[in-house]
Amino acid sequence: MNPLGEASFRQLCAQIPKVLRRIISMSLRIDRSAVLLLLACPVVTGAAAGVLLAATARAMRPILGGGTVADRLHQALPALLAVGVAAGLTRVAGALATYAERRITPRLTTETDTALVEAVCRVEASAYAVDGFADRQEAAEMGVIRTHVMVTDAQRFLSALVRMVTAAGALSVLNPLMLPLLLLAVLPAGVGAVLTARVDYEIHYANIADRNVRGMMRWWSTTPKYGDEVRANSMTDYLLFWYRSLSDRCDQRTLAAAPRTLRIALGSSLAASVFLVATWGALAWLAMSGRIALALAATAVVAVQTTLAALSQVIINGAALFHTSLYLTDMQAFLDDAGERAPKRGTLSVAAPVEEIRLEEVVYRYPGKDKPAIDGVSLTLRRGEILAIVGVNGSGKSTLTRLITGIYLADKGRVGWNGMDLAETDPATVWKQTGLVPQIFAQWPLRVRENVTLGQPYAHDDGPVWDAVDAVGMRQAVEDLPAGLDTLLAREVFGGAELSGGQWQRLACSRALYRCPPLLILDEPTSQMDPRGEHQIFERIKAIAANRITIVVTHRLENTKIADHIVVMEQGRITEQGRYDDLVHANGTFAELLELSQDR
Ligand SMILES: Nc1ncnc2c1ncn2[C@@H]1O[C@H](COP(=O)(O)OP(=O)(O)OP(=O)(O)O)[C@@H](O)[C@H]1O
Repeated sequence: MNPLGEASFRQLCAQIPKVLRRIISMSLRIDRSAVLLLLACPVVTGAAAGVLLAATARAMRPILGGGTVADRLHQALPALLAVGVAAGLTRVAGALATYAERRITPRLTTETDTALVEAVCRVEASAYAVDGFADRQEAAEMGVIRTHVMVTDAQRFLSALVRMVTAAGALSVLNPLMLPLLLLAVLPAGVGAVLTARVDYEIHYANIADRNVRGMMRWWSTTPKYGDEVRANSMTDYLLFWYRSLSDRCDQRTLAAAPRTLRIALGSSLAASVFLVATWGALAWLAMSGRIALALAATAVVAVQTTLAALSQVIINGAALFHTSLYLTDMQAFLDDAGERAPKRGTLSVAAPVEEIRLEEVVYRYPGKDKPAIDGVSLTLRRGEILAIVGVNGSGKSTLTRLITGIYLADKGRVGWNGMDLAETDPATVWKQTGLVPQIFAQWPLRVRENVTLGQPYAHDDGPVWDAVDAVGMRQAVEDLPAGLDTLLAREVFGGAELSGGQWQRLACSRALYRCPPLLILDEPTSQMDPRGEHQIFERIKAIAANRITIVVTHRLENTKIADHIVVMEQGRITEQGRYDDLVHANGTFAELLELSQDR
Protein backbone atom coordinates (compact mmCIF):
# COMPACT_ATOMS: atom_id res chain seq x y z
CA MET A 1 0.00 0.00 0.00
CA ASN A 2 1.34 3.42 -0.91
CA PRO A 3 1.20 5.63 2.21
CA LEU A 4 0.98 8.72 -0.01
CA GLY A 5 -2.44 7.62 -1.21
CA GLU A 6 -3.86 8.58 2.18
CA ALA A 7 -1.75 11.63 3.06
CA SER A 8 -3.09 15.15 2.46
CA PHE A 9 -0.93 17.87 0.90
CA ARG A 10 -0.76 19.79 4.17
CA GLN A 11 0.28 16.68 6.07
CA LEU A 12 3.02 16.16 3.52
CA CYS A 13 4.32 19.74 3.93
CA ALA A 14 4.20 19.34 7.70
CA GLN A 15 6.79 16.57 7.30
CA ILE A 16 9.57 19.12 6.76
CA PRO A 17 9.99 20.37 10.35
CA LYS A 18 9.73 16.76 11.52
CA VAL A 19 12.38 15.51 9.13
CA LEU A 20 14.63 18.46 10.04
CA ARG A 21 14.36 17.57 13.71
CA ARG A 22 15.07 13.94 12.81
CA ILE A 23 18.16 14.76 10.72
CA ILE A 24 19.47 17.04 13.48
CA SER A 25 18.96 14.44 16.20
CA MET A 26 20.54 11.68 14.06
CA SER A 27 23.49 13.98 13.31
CA LEU A 28 23.87 15.03 16.96
CA ARG A 29 24.58 11.40 17.83
CA ILE A 30 27.38 11.42 15.26
CA ASP A 31 29.21 14.73 15.83
CA ARG A 32 27.78 17.32 18.20
CA SER A 33 30.23 20.12 17.47
CA ALA A 34 29.85 19.73 13.70
CA VAL A 35 26.06 20.03 14.10
CA LEU A 36 26.42 23.18 16.20
CA LEU A 37 28.75 24.61 13.55
CA LEU A 38 26.25 23.66 10.87
CA LEU A 39 23.42 25.39 12.75
CA ALA A 40 25.51 28.49 13.40
CA CYS A 41 26.33 28.97 9.70
CA PRO A 42 22.78 29.89 8.56
CA VAL A 43 22.59 32.45 11.38
CA VAL A 44 25.79 34.07 10.11
CA THR A 45 24.50 33.89 6.53
CA GLY A 46 21.20 35.51 7.56
CA ALA A 47 22.94 38.27 9.51
CA ALA A 48 25.27 38.86 6.54
CA ALA A 49 22.28 39.11 4.19
CA GLY A 50 20.72 41.74 6.51
CA VAL A 51 23.96 43.74 6.66
CA LEU A 52 24.32 43.44 2.90
CA LEU A 53 20.88 44.88 2.22
CA ALA A 54 21.16 47.68 4.79
CA ALA A 55 24.63 48.61 3.49
CA THR A 56 23.38 48.49 -0.11
CA ALA A 57 20.59 50.93 0.74
CA ARG A 58 23.14 53.19 2.47
CA ALA A 59 25.57 53.00 -0.47
CA MET A 60 22.83 53.73 -3.03
CA ARG A 61 21.94 57.10 -1.58
CA PRO A 62 25.34 58.81 -2.24
CA ILE A 63 25.90 56.82 -5.45
CA LEU A 64 22.60 57.96 -6.94
CA GLY A 65 23.00 61.48 -5.39
CA GLY A 66 24.83 64.56 -6.71
CA GLY A 67 28.56 65.45 -6.91
CA THR A 68 31.54 63.99 -8.77
CA VAL A 69 31.86 60.24 -9.18
CA ALA A 70 34.96 60.25 -6.93
CA ASP A 71 33.05 62.11 -4.19
CA ARG A 72 30.06 59.82 -4.45
CA LEU A 73 32.22 56.72 -4.26
CA HIS A 74 34.16 58.16 -1.36
CA GLN A 75 30.95 58.77 0.59
CA ALA A 76 29.70 55.29 -0.25
CA LEU A 77 33.00 53.61 0.66
CA PRO A 78 32.19 52.54 4.27
CA ALA A 79 28.88 51.05 3.12
CA LEU A 80 30.54 49.33 0.16
CA LEU A 81 33.17 47.88 2.55
CA ALA A 82 30.35 46.56 4.71
CA VAL A 83 28.84 44.94 1.59
CA GLY A 84 32.23 43.31 0.85
CA VAL A 85 32.63 42.04 4.43
CA ALA A 86 29.06 40.66 4.41
CA ALA A 87 29.67 38.87 1.11
CA GLY A 88 32.96 37.46 2.50
CA LEU A 89 31.23 36.27 5.66
CA THR A 90 28.61 34.49 3.55
CA ARG A 91 31.36 32.63 1.68
CA VAL A 92 33.19 31.67 4.90
CA ALA A 93 29.93 30.44 6.45
CA GLY A 94 29.27 28.40 3.30
CA ALA A 95 32.75 26.83 3.43
CA LEU A 96 32.41 26.02 7.15
CA ALA A 97 28.98 24.49 6.55
CA THR A 98 30.44 22.24 3.83
CA TYR A 99 33.25 21.22 6.19
CA ALA A 100 30.77 20.38 8.97
CA GLU A 101 28.53 18.46 6.57
CA ARG A 102 31.52 16.39 5.41
CA ARG A 103 32.30 15.51 8.99
CA ILE A 104 28.77 14.25 9.56
CA THR A 105 27.58 12.60 6.32
CA PRO A 106 30.02 9.66 5.93
CA ARG A 107 29.53 8.52 9.50
CA LEU A 108 25.78 9.11 9.37
CA THR A 109 25.59 6.90 6.27
CA THR A 110 27.73 4.22 7.92
CA GLU A 111 25.64 4.31 11.11
CA THR A 112 22.35 4.07 9.21
CA ASP A 113 23.62 1.39 6.86
CA THR A 114 25.04 -0.66 9.73
CA ALA A 115 21.81 -0.28 11.71
CA LEU A 116 19.89 -1.68 8.74
CA VAL A 117 22.28 -4.62 8.23
CA GLU A 118 22.22 -5.36 11.96
CA ALA A 119 18.43 -5.20 12.10
CA VAL A 120 18.17 -7.76 9.28
CA CYS A 121 20.82 -10.04 10.82
CA ARG A 122 19.09 -9.98 14.19
CA VAL A 123 15.48 -10.76 13.26
CA GLU A 124 13.98 -14.16 13.97
CA ALA A 125 14.85 -16.34 10.95
CA SER A 126 11.13 -16.94 10.40
CA ALA A 127 10.75 -13.24 9.45
CA TYR A 128 12.50 -13.89 6.13
CA ALA A 129 9.55 -16.03 5.07
CA VAL A 130 7.00 -13.29 5.91
CA ASP A 131 5.36 -11.86 2.81
CA GLY A 132 6.80 -8.48 1.76
CA PHE A 133 9.72 -8.52 4.22
CA ALA A 134 12.32 -8.36 1.41
CA ASP A 135 10.42 -5.57 -0.38
CA ARG A 136 10.22 -3.51 2.79
CA GLN A 137 13.94 -4.04 3.26
CA GLU A 138 14.54 -2.82 -0.31
CA ALA A 139 12.42 0.28 0.41
CA ALA A 140 14.41 0.90 3.59
CA GLU A 141 17.68 0.80 1.61
CA MET A 142 16.53 4.01 -0.07
CA GLY A 143 16.59 5.72 3.34
CA VAL A 144 20.26 4.79 3.64
CA ILE A 145 20.95 6.15 0.15
CA ARG A 146 19.24 9.44 1.11
CA THR A 147 21.64 9.91 4.04
CA HIS A 148 24.30 10.80 1.44
CA VAL A 149 22.51 14.07 0.64
CA MET A 150 20.15 14.80 3.48
CA VAL A 151 22.50 16.82 5.70
CA THR A 152 23.46 19.02 2.73
CA ASP A 153 19.77 19.44 1.85
CA ALA A 154 18.91 20.33 5.44
CA GLN A 155 21.79 22.77 5.73
CA ARG A 156 20.94 24.48 2.44
CA PHE A 157 17.27 24.62 3.37
CA LEU A 158 17.97 26.29 6.72
CA SER A 159 20.49 28.66 5.24
CA ALA A 160 18.11 29.70 2.43
CA LEU A 161 15.24 30.02 4.92
CA VAL A 162 17.20 32.43 7.13
CA ARG A 163 18.38 34.43 4.09
CA MET A 164 14.85 34.55 2.78
CA VAL A 165 13.38 35.76 6.07
CA THR A 166 16.04 38.47 6.35
CA ALA A 167 15.68 39.67 2.76
CA ALA A 168 11.91 39.46 2.91
CA GLY A 169 11.96 41.46 6.15
CA ALA A 170 14.06 44.15 4.48
CA LEU A 171 11.75 44.14 1.49
CA SER A 172 8.62 44.61 3.61
CA VAL A 173 10.27 47.60 5.31
CA LEU A 174 10.95 49.09 1.87
CA ASN A 175 7.37 48.53 0.71
CA PRO A 176 4.73 46.23 2.21
CA LEU A 177 3.30 45.38 -1.22
CA MET A 178 6.45 43.67 -2.49
CA LEU A 179 6.55 40.67 -0.20
CA PRO A 180 3.12 39.16 -0.87
CA LEU A 181 3.73 39.55 -4.61
CA LEU A 182 7.08 37.83 -4.33
CA LEU A 183 5.61 35.02 -2.28
CA LEU A 184 2.94 34.51 -4.90
CA ALA A 185 5.68 34.37 -7.55
CA VAL A 186 7.47 31.54 -5.78
CA LEU A 187 4.57 29.62 -4.26
CA PRO A 188 3.58 27.87 -7.52
CA ALA A 189 7.14 26.57 -7.86
CA GLY A 190 6.91 25.24 -4.28
CA VAL A 191 3.65 23.44 -4.93
CA GLY A 192 5.10 22.13 -8.22
CA ALA A 193 8.25 20.81 -6.53
CA VAL A 194 6.30 19.00 -3.82
CA LEU A 195 3.86 17.51 -6.35
CA THR A 196 6.79 16.31 -8.48
CA ALA A 197 8.45 14.75 -5.43
CA ARG A 198 5.17 13.00 -4.73
CA VAL A 199 5.03 11.59 -8.27
CA ASP A 200 8.69 10.45 -8.01
CA TYR A 201 7.94 8.66 -4.77
CA GLU A 202 4.87 6.99 -6.24
CA ILE A 203 7.03 5.63 -9.07
CA HIS A 204 9.68 4.53 -6.61
CA TYR A 205 7.02 2.76 -4.58
CA ALA A 206 5.50 1.02 -7.59
CA ASN A 207 8.95 -0.14 -8.72
CA ILE A 208 10.17 -1.57 -5.39
CA ALA A 209 9.31 -5.23 -6.03
CA ASP A 210 10.73 -5.22 -9.57
CA ARG A 211 13.87 -3.41 -8.42
CA ASN A 212 14.32 -5.96 -5.65
CA VAL A 213 14.09 -8.91 -8.07
CA ARG A 214 16.29 -7.08 -10.58
CA GLY A 215 18.97 -6.54 -7.92
CA MET A 216 18.95 -10.26 -7.10
CA MET A 217 19.01 -11.24 -10.79
CA ARG A 218 21.92 -8.91 -11.37
CA TRP A 219 23.96 -10.58 -8.64
CA TRP A 220 23.07 -14.15 -9.64
CA SER A 221 23.74 -13.44 -13.34
CA THR A 222 27.05 -11.67 -12.90
CA THR A 223 28.72 -13.40 -9.95
CA PRO A 224 31.56 -15.64 -11.19
CA LYS A 225 30.32 -18.34 -8.79
CA TYR A 226 27.49 -19.25 -11.15
CA GLY A 227 29.30 -18.27 -14.34
CA ASP A 228 29.82 -21.90 -15.47
CA GLU A 229 26.16 -22.75 -15.05
CA VAL A 230 25.07 -19.60 -16.89
CA ARG A 231 27.39 -20.23 -19.86
CA ALA A 232 27.24 -24.00 -20.28
CA ASN A 233 23.44 -24.00 -20.08
CA SER A 234 23.05 -21.12 -22.56
CA MET A 235 21.25 -19.08 -19.92
CA THR A 236 22.77 -15.72 -20.83
CA ASP A 237 20.17 -14.65 -23.41
CA TYR A 238 17.23 -15.52 -21.21
CA LEU A 239 18.77 -13.89 -18.14
CA LEU A 240 19.52 -10.74 -20.10
CA PHE A 241 16.01 -10.78 -21.53
CA TRP A 242 14.54 -11.08 -18.04
CA TYR A 243 16.83 -8.41 -16.62
CA ARG A 244 15.93 -6.10 -19.49
CA SER A 245 12.20 -6.83 -19.06
CA LEU A 246 12.34 -5.90 -15.38
CA SER A 247 14.19 -2.69 -16.25
CA ASP A 248 11.66 -1.96 -19.02
CA ARG A 249 8.78 -2.42 -16.60
CA CYS A 250 10.34 0.11 -14.22
CA ASP A 251 11.00 2.49 -17.13
CA GLN A 252 7.41 2.19 -18.37
CA ARG A 253 6.07 3.29 -15.01
CA THR A 254 8.50 6.21 -14.97
CA LEU A 255 7.60 7.19 -18.53
CA ALA A 256 3.88 6.89 -17.84
CA ALA A 257 4.30 9.50 -15.12
CA ALA A 258 6.24 11.92 -17.35
CA PRO A 259 3.15 13.74 -18.74
CA ARG A 260 1.97 14.33 -15.15
CA THR A 261 5.30 15.89 -14.19
CA LEU A 262 5.24 17.97 -17.39
CA ARG A 263 1.76 19.28 -16.56
CA ILE A 264 2.89 20.13 -13.03
CA ALA A 265 6.04 21.91 -14.30
CA LEU A 266 4.16 23.90 -16.99
CA GLY A 267 1.32 24.88 -14.69
CA SER A 268 3.58 26.04 -11.87
CA SER A 269 5.94 27.90 -14.26
CA LEU A 270 3.04 29.74 -15.87
CA ALA A 271 1.59 30.84 -12.54
CA ALA A 272 5.06 31.82 -11.28
CA SER A 273 5.75 33.91 -14.41
CA VAL A 274 2.50 35.85 -14.09
CA PHE A 275 3.20 36.75 -10.46
CA LEU A 276 6.86 37.56 -11.19
CA VAL A 277 5.89 39.99 -13.95
CA ALA A 278 3.42 41.55 -11.51
CA THR A 279 6.20 41.94 -8.90
CA TRP A 280 8.60 43.71 -11.26
CA GLY A 281 5.71 45.77 -12.67
CA ALA A 282 4.72 46.85 -9.16
CA LEU A 283 8.31 47.89 -8.41
CA ALA A 284 8.55 49.89 -11.64
CA TRP A 285 5.20 51.55 -10.90
CA LEU A 286 6.28 52.47 -7.36
CA ALA A 287 9.53 54.02 -8.63
CA MET A 288 7.95 55.87 -11.57
CA SER A 289 5.07 57.26 -9.56
CA GLY A 290 7.54 58.57 -6.97
CA ARG A 291 6.05 56.41 -4.20
CA ILE A 292 9.50 55.01 -3.51
CA ALA A 293 12.86 56.86 -3.79
CA LEU A 294 15.20 55.69 -6.56
CA ALA A 295 17.87 54.59 -4.05
CA LEU A 296 15.31 52.46 -2.21
CA ALA A 297 14.00 51.06 -5.50
CA ALA A 298 17.57 49.99 -6.38
CA THR A 299 17.87 48.31 -2.97
CA ALA A 300 14.51 46.71 -3.54
CA VAL A 301 15.87 45.19 -6.77
CA VAL A 302 18.70 43.57 -4.77
CA ALA A 303 16.24 42.49 -2.06
CA VAL A 304 13.86 41.00 -4.63
CA GLN A 305 16.74 39.10 -6.26
CA THR A 306 18.02 37.85 -2.89
CA THR A 307 14.56 36.82 -1.72
CA LEU A 308 13.82 35.15 -5.02
CA ALA A 309 17.08 33.16 -5.00
CA ALA A 310 16.60 32.22 -1.34
CA LEU A 311 12.97 31.25 -1.92
CA SER A 312 13.95 29.02 -4.83
CA GLN A 313 16.55 27.35 -2.64
CA VAL A 314 13.99 26.93 0.15
CA ILE A 315 11.67 25.26 -2.33
CA ILE A 316 14.25 23.04 -4.05
CA ASN A 317 15.77 21.89 -0.77
CA GLY A 318 12.40 21.75 0.98
CA ALA A 319 11.17 19.40 -1.73
CA ALA A 320 14.33 17.31 -1.33
CA LEU A 321 13.74 17.16 2.42
CA PHE A 322 10.15 16.18 1.85
CA HIS A 323 11.37 13.44 -0.46
CA THR A 324 13.90 12.36 2.17
CA SER A 325 11.18 12.29 4.82
CA LEU A 326 9.26 9.70 2.77
CA TYR A 327 12.27 7.39 2.50
CA LEU A 328 13.30 7.91 6.12
CA THR A 329 9.77 6.98 7.16
CA ASP A 330 10.07 3.75 5.16
CA MET A 331 13.45 3.06 6.73
CA GLN A 332 12.20 3.74 10.24
CA ALA A 333 9.10 1.61 9.66
CA PHE A 334 11.33 -1.27 8.55
CA LEU A 335 13.72 -0.82 11.49
CA ASP A 336 10.73 -0.76 13.88
CA ASP A 337 9.26 -3.84 12.23
CA ALA A 338 12.63 -5.63 12.35
CA GLY A 339 12.96 -4.61 16.02
CA GLU A 340 9.55 -6.16 16.68
CA ARG A 341 10.73 -9.33 14.95
CA ALA A 342 13.96 -9.63 16.96
CA PRO A 343 13.95 -12.64 19.31
CA LYS A 344 12.16 -11.95 22.59
CA ARG A 345 12.23 -15.35 24.12
CA GLY A 346 13.17 -15.00 27.73
CA THR A 347 16.24 -14.97 29.88
CA LEU A 348 16.89 -18.64 30.57
CA SER A 349 20.42 -19.57 29.69
CA VAL A 350 21.78 -22.87 28.41
CA ALA A 351 25.24 -23.96 29.50
CA ALA A 352 27.42 -26.90 28.47
CA PRO A 353 27.26 -29.84 28.80
CA VAL A 354 24.00 -30.32 26.95
CA GLU A 355 22.81 -33.64 28.34
CA GLU A 356 19.44 -33.90 26.67
CA ILE A 357 17.33 -32.28 23.99
CA ARG A 358 13.68 -33.30 24.03
CA LEU A 359 11.03 -32.54 21.40
CA GLU A 360 7.40 -32.97 22.47
CA GLU A 361 4.68 -33.03 19.81
CA VAL A 362 6.40 -30.24 17.84
CA VAL A 363 4.46 -28.58 15.01
CA TYR A 364 5.83 -25.91 12.66
CA ARG A 365 4.24 -24.29 9.62
CA TYR A 366 6.05 -21.77 7.37
CA PRO A 367 4.22 -18.42 7.00
CA GLY A 368 1.79 -18.57 4.07
CA LYS A 369 1.86 -22.38 3.83
CA ASP A 370 -1.29 -24.50 4.33
CA LYS A 371 0.38 -27.64 5.59
CA PRO A 372 2.84 -27.82 8.48
CA ALA A 373 6.44 -28.70 7.52
CA ILE A 374 6.78 -30.49 10.88
CA ASP A 375 3.66 -32.14 12.17
CA GLY A 376 3.76 -33.55 15.69
CA VAL A 377 7.34 -34.78 16.13
CA SER A 378 8.49 -36.18 19.49
CA LEU A 379 12.11 -37.16 19.93
CA THR A 380 14.78 -37.35 22.62
CA LEU A 381 18.49 -36.79 21.95
CA ARG A 382 21.10 -37.61 24.61
CA ARG A 383 24.75 -36.66 24.99
CA GLY A 384 27.03 -39.22 23.37
CA GLU A 385 24.42 -40.27 20.80
CA ILE A 386 24.47 -39.89 17.03
CA LEU A 387 21.06 -39.34 15.45
CA ALA A 388 20.58 -39.75 11.69
CA ILE A 389 17.61 -38.09 9.97
CA VAL A 390 16.61 -39.48 6.56
CA GLY A 391 13.64 -39.09 4.22
CA VAL A 392 12.65 -37.93 0.76
CA ASN A 393 13.07 -34.33 -0.44
CA GLY A 394 10.78 -31.90 1.33
CA SER A 395 9.91 -34.32 4.14
CA GLY A 396 11.04 -31.78 6.79
CA LYS A 397 14.57 -32.89 7.74
CA SER A 398 16.25 -29.44 7.54
CA THR A 399 13.23 -27.80 9.18
CA LEU A 400 13.52 -30.27 12.05
CA THR A 401 17.19 -29.31 12.59
CA ARG A 402 16.14 -25.63 12.62
CA LEU A 403 13.63 -26.39 15.36
CA ILE A 404 16.16 -28.43 17.37
CA THR A 405 18.68 -25.52 17.26
CA GLY A 406 15.98 -22.94 18.02
CA ILE A 407 16.49 -21.10 14.72
CA TYR A 408 12.70 -21.48 14.45
CA LEU A 409 10.40 -21.77 17.44
CA ALA A 410 7.71 -24.43 17.43
CA ASP A 411 4.16 -23.21 16.72
CA LYS A 412 2.88 -25.99 18.97
CA GLY A 413 4.63 -28.41 21.29
CA ARG A 414 7.93 -27.85 23.02
CA VAL A 415 11.68 -28.15 22.41
CA GLY A 416 13.62 -28.44 25.66
CA TRP A 417 17.39 -28.27 26.18
CA ASN A 418 18.40 -29.73 29.55
CA GLY A 419 14.73 -29.21 30.47
CA MET A 420 14.68 -25.53 29.44
CA ASP A 421 12.03 -24.55 26.91
CA LEU A 422 13.72 -22.85 23.91
CA ALA A 423 10.77 -20.44 23.73
CA GLU A 424 11.93 -18.99 27.05
CA THR A 425 15.67 -19.22 26.51
CA ASP A 426 18.05 -16.56 25.26
CA PRO A 427 18.93 -17.85 21.77
CA ALA A 428 22.51 -16.54 21.95
CA THR A 429 23.20 -18.98 24.79
CA VAL A 430 21.74 -21.80 22.69
CA TRP A 431 23.74 -20.97 19.56
CA LYS A 432 26.94 -20.82 21.61
CA GLN A 433 26.48 -24.56 22.05
CA THR A 434 25.78 -25.41 18.41
CA GLY A 435 27.86 -26.08 15.31
CA LEU A 436 25.99 -26.41 12.02
CA VAL A 437 27.07 -27.45 8.56
CA PRO A 438 24.02 -26.50 6.51
CA GLN A 439 23.04 -28.11 3.23
CA ILE A 440 23.76 -24.86 1.41
CA PHE A 441 26.72 -23.32 3.15
CA ALA A 442 28.36 -19.93 2.62
CA GLN A 443 31.69 -19.60 0.85
CA TRP A 444 32.91 -16.60 2.81
CA PRO A 445 35.15 -14.19 0.92
CA LEU A 446 37.59 -14.18 3.86
CA ARG A 447 41.02 -15.71 4.49
CA VAL A 448 41.26 -19.44 5.12
CA ARG A 449 41.86 -18.81 8.82
CA GLU A 450 38.67 -16.76 9.23
CA ASN A 451 36.75 -19.31 7.20
CA VAL A 452 37.60 -21.79 9.94
CA THR A 453 37.30 -19.54 13.00
CA LEU A 454 34.33 -17.39 11.91
CA GLY A 455 31.83 -17.14 14.78
CA GLN A 456 34.35 -18.27 17.37
CA PRO A 457 36.99 -16.24 19.21
CA TYR A 458 40.40 -16.69 17.60
CA ALA A 459 43.03 -17.35 20.26
CA HIS A 460 45.99 -16.04 18.18
CA ASP A 461 47.14 -19.61 17.96
CA ASP A 462 46.99 -21.43 14.65
CA GLY A 463 47.35 -24.84 16.36
CA PRO A 464 43.59 -25.48 16.79
CA VAL A 465 42.96 -24.05 13.30
CA TRP A 466 45.37 -26.57 11.75
CA ASP A 467 43.76 -29.34 13.87
CA ALA A 468 40.38 -28.49 12.35
CA VAL A 469 41.93 -28.31 8.86
CA ASP A 470 43.62 -31.69 9.44
CA ALA A 471 40.38 -33.23 10.64
CA VAL A 472 38.84 -32.69 7.19
CA GLY A 473 41.99 -33.65 5.24
CA MET A 474 42.68 -30.13 3.96
CA ARG A 475 46.26 -29.57 5.23
CA GLN A 476 47.96 -30.25 1.91
CA ALA A 477 45.46 -28.15 -0.05
CA VAL A 478 45.85 -25.21 2.35
CA GLU A 479 49.66 -25.47 2.35
CA ASP A 480 49.56 -25.36 -1.46
CA LEU A 481 47.66 -22.05 -1.44
CA PRO A 482 49.79 -18.93 -2.12
CA ALA A 483 49.68 -17.71 1.49
CA GLY A 484 48.51 -20.77 3.43
CA LEU A 485 46.00 -19.86 6.13
CA ASP A 486 46.39 -16.21 5.13
CA THR A 487 45.10 -16.80 1.59
CA LEU A 488 42.02 -14.81 0.74
CA LEU A 489 39.34 -17.11 -0.62
CA ALA A 490 37.81 -14.70 -3.12
CA ARG A 491 38.74 -15.28 -6.73
CA GLU A 492 37.32 -11.86 -7.67
CA VAL A 493 39.81 -10.01 -5.45
CA PHE A 494 43.46 -9.49 -6.42
CA GLY A 495 45.60 -12.10 -4.67
CA GLY A 496 42.51 -14.21 -3.91
CA ALA A 497 42.32 -17.94 -4.56
CA GLU A 498 39.46 -20.34 -5.25
CA LEU A 499 38.75 -23.79 -3.82
CA SER A 500 36.90 -26.68 -5.45
CA GLY A 501 33.32 -27.44 -4.37
CA GLY A 502 34.36 -30.40 -2.20
CA GLN A 503 37.20 -28.38 -0.64
CA TRP A 504 34.73 -25.64 0.29
CA GLN A 505 32.53 -28.27 1.90
CA ARG A 506 35.47 -29.68 3.85
CA LEU A 507 36.19 -26.16 5.08
CA ALA A 508 32.55 -25.76 6.19
CA CYS A 509 32.95 -29.00 8.19
CA SER A 510 36.23 -27.81 9.70
CA ARG A 511 34.46 -24.62 10.83
CA ALA A 512 31.86 -26.66 12.75
CA LEU A 513 34.56 -28.95 14.21
CA TYR A 514 36.70 -25.96 15.31
CA ARG A 515 33.79 -24.84 17.51
CA CYS A 516 33.84 -28.19 19.43
CA PRO A 517 30.09 -27.71 19.99
CA PRO A 518 27.95 -29.68 22.45
CA LEU A 519 25.42 -30.04 19.57
CA LEU A 520 26.90 -30.81 16.15
CA ILE A 521 24.52 -30.82 13.19
CA LEU A 522 25.65 -31.89 9.74
CA ASP A 523 23.06 -31.50 6.97
CA GLU A 524 24.33 -33.46 3.93
CA PRO A 525 27.90 -32.67 5.01
CA THR A 526 29.66 -34.78 2.40
CA SER A 527 27.43 -34.37 -0.67
CA GLN A 528 30.32 -32.88 -2.70
CA MET A 529 33.19 -34.92 -1.25
CA ASP A 530 35.21 -37.79 -2.71
CA PRO A 531 34.91 -41.16 -0.86
CA ARG A 532 38.18 -40.53 0.96
CA GLY A 533 36.97 -37.18 2.28
CA GLU A 534 33.58 -38.60 3.20
CA HIS A 535 35.17 -41.51 5.05
CA GLN A 536 37.47 -39.18 6.96
CA ILE A 537 34.58 -36.92 8.04
CA PHE A 538 32.43 -39.80 9.28
CA GLU A 539 35.40 -41.35 11.15
CA ARG A 540 35.93 -37.99 12.80
CA ILE A 541 32.25 -37.66 13.72
CA LYS A 542 32.40 -41.09 15.41
CA ALA A 543 35.65 -40.25 17.21
CA ILE A 544 34.30 -37.08 18.85
CA ALA A 545 30.70 -38.24 19.39
CA ALA A 546 31.06 -39.25 23.05
CA ASN A 547 31.12 -35.66 24.31
CA ARG A 548 28.24 -34.23 22.37
CA ILE A 549 24.91 -34.75 20.65
CA THR A 550 25.45 -35.33 16.93
CA ILE A 551 22.81 -35.10 14.21
CA VAL A 552 23.49 -36.16 10.63
CA VAL A 553 20.99 -35.50 7.85
CA THR A 554 21.79 -37.58 4.81
CA HIS A 555 20.44 -39.21 1.66
CA ARG A 556 23.39 -41.68 1.54
CA LEU A 557 21.80 -44.28 3.73
CA GLU A 558 25.03 -46.29 4.14
CA ASN A 559 26.32 -43.37 6.21
CA THR A 560 23.59 -43.92 8.80
CA LYS A 561 25.44 -47.06 9.99
CA ILE A 562 27.36 -44.81 12.38
CA ALA A 563 24.12 -43.62 14.03
CA ASP A 564 22.79 -44.89 17.35
CA HIS A 565 19.31 -43.96 16.25
CA ILE A 566 17.76 -43.26 12.83
CA VAL A 567 14.49 -41.43 12.20
CA VAL A 568 12.72 -41.55 8.84
CA MET A 569 10.70 -38.43 8.00
CA GLU A 570 7.66 -38.34 5.73
CA GLN A 571 5.49 -35.25 5.26
CA GLY A 572 6.73 -33.69 8.46
CA ARG A 573 6.21 -36.81 10.60
CA ILE A 574 8.50 -39.55 11.90
CA THR A 575 7.20 -42.70 10.27
CA GLU A 576 9.96 -45.15 11.19
CA GLN A 577 12.80 -45.22 13.66
CA GLY A 578 15.43 -47.57 14.98
CA ARG A 579 18.98 -48.73 14.25
CA TYR A 580 20.34 -49.40 10.77
CA ASP A 581 20.00 -53.19 10.95
CA ASP A 582 16.42 -53.00 12.24
CA LEU A 583 15.30 -50.58 9.51
CA VAL A 584 16.99 -52.50 6.70
CA HIS A 585 14.78 -55.49 7.54
CA ALA A 586 11.62 -53.57 8.40
CA ASN A 587 10.28 -53.47 4.84
CA GLY A 588 9.47 -49.79 5.21
CA THR A 589 10.53 -46.55 3.49
CA PHE A 590 14.11 -46.88 4.72
CA ALA A 591 14.50 -50.33 3.16
CA GLU A 592 12.87 -49.09 -0.06
CA LEU A 593 15.13 -46.04 -0.34
CA LEU A 594 18.21 -48.17 0.41
CA GLU A 595 17.27 -50.69 -2.24
CA LEU A 596 16.72 -47.93 -4.81
CA SER A 597 20.11 -46.42 -4.01
CA GLN A 598 21.75 -49.77 -4.73
CA ASP A 599 19.73 -50.59 -7.84
CA ARG A 600 22.05 -49.61 -10.74
N1 LIG B 1 12.12 -21.02 4.07
C1 LIG B 1 11.02 -21.70 3.73
N2 LIG B 1 9.87 -21.07 3.51
C2 LIG B 1 8.74 -21.73 3.19
N3 LIG B 1 8.69 -23.05 3.08
C3 LIG B 1 9.79 -23.77 3.27
C4 LIG B 1 11.03 -23.12 3.61
N4 LIG B 1 11.99 -24.07 3.76
C5 LIG B 1 11.37 -25.26 3.52
N5 LIG B 1 10.06 -25.07 3.23
C6 LIG B 1 9.07 -26.11 2.96
O1 LIG B 1 9.02 -26.98 4.07
C7 LIG B 1 8.97 -28.32 3.67
C8 LIG B 1 10.13 -29.11 4.29
O2 LIG B 1 11.34 -28.58 3.79
P1 LIG B 1 12.76 -29.06 4.32
O3 LIG B 1 13.78 -28.17 3.72
O4 LIG B 1 12.72 -29.18 5.79
O5 LIG B 1 12.84 -30.51 3.66
P2 LIG B 1 14.04 -31.53 3.62
O6 LIG B 1 13.52 -32.82 4.10
O7 LIG B 1 15.22 -31.00 4.32
O8 LIG B 1 14.30 -31.60 2.05
P3 LIG B 1 15.63 -31.93 1.23
O9 LIG B 1 15.89 -33.41 1.33
O10 LIG B 1 15.24 -31.55 -0.15
O11 LIG B 1 16.71 -31.09 1.77
C9 LIG B 1 8.98 -28.31 2.15
O12 LIG B 1 7.66 -28.46 1.71
C10 LIG B 1 9.49 -26.94 1.77
O13 LIG B 1 8.84 -26.47 0.62
